[in-house]
Amino acid sequence: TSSHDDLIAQARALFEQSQDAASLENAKARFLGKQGAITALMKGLAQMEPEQKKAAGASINVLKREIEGLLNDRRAALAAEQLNQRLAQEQIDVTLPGRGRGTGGIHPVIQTWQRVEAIFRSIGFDVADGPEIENDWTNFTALNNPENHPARSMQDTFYIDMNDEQGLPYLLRTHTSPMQVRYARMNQAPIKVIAPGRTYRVDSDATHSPMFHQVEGLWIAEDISFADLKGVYTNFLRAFFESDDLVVRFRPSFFPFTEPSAEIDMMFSSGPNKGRWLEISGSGQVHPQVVRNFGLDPERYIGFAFGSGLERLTMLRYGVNDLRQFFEGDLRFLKQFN
Ligand SMILES: Cc1ccc(OCc2nc(C(=O)N[C@H]3CCS(=O)(=O)C3)cs2)cc1
Repeated sequence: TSSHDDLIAQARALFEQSQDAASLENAKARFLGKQGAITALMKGLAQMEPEQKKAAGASINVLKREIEGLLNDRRAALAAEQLNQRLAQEQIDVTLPGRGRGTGGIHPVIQTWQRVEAIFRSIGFDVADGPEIENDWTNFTALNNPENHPARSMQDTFYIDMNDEQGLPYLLRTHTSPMQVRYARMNQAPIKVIAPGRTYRVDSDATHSPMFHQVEGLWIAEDISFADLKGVYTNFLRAFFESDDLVVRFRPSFFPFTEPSAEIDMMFSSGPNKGRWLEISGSGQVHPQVVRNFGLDPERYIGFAFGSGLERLTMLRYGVNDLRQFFEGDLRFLKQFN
């Protein structure tokens, strides 16, 4: 009937306007609630004749089901709309680049250590290791340092408050030589070894750190000459600095563990240090007393040794001018090397 059609149209309009479940419930009550339109029509049945009542009741039920159908359609539509909104909000764009954690890197001084090892291994040198806490004999006496040598003083050496079996205090090794002493005493000649590692000295300023790294080399056999030292070391520097036009000079010097001794300077013919002699290492023929301390006969065995600072090599290679930057852990500095 037309009034039924009006009610359907009103219900459709009101359900369409309901933007959420709460307002749809209010609209539902207007038609299907206790005070709603359908209930009112049902009450009207009481005044009717039995035949009229039967027909009217049936069409009211059809009307009720149609309105319930409209209500369920709107509920489904609102639910779908809500789901679509949630999907849009929670959508993950899998094509976005991942939020990486970043990668770690190797410290520049350790990179130098690795490069130096690779270069010397490639010409047949072994690599020694050994304790950082050493005894007085291995760190000083075995290397021909006289008992009263200034390097032994507390001004230069970190001593540990513990003594060895001779009652001598332990110390933090002041160079990597003790590793070579241990290696030479445990292996047969020829001795062809480098000893890279941490070393400790009581010193701290823009060019000195209490802990720093050294690499020392030692080649002892029956006929190793000073010329061999020049050849090996010059080629090492050319490989390390990846430059064939650097020149090297050996300047007479003195160390208790080598005789004759020489400082090694090098000069680049290009770059920021162009034309300047840079002191890079110390070296010399191993002192006969030191060879004897290995348990070898110095009349039969002879060879050379050298020592370099790994921070120094790194600073020259990368143009770093303050040693302390290697120890501060500032990622802005460190990530330049990876
Ligand atoms: C058994 C043994 C015998 C001899 C040895 O001679 C190693 C040597 N080192 C130097 C030297 O001048 N080293 C310094 C250079 C810069 S640094 O890093 O401060 C240490 C000269 S000869 C080593 C081991």
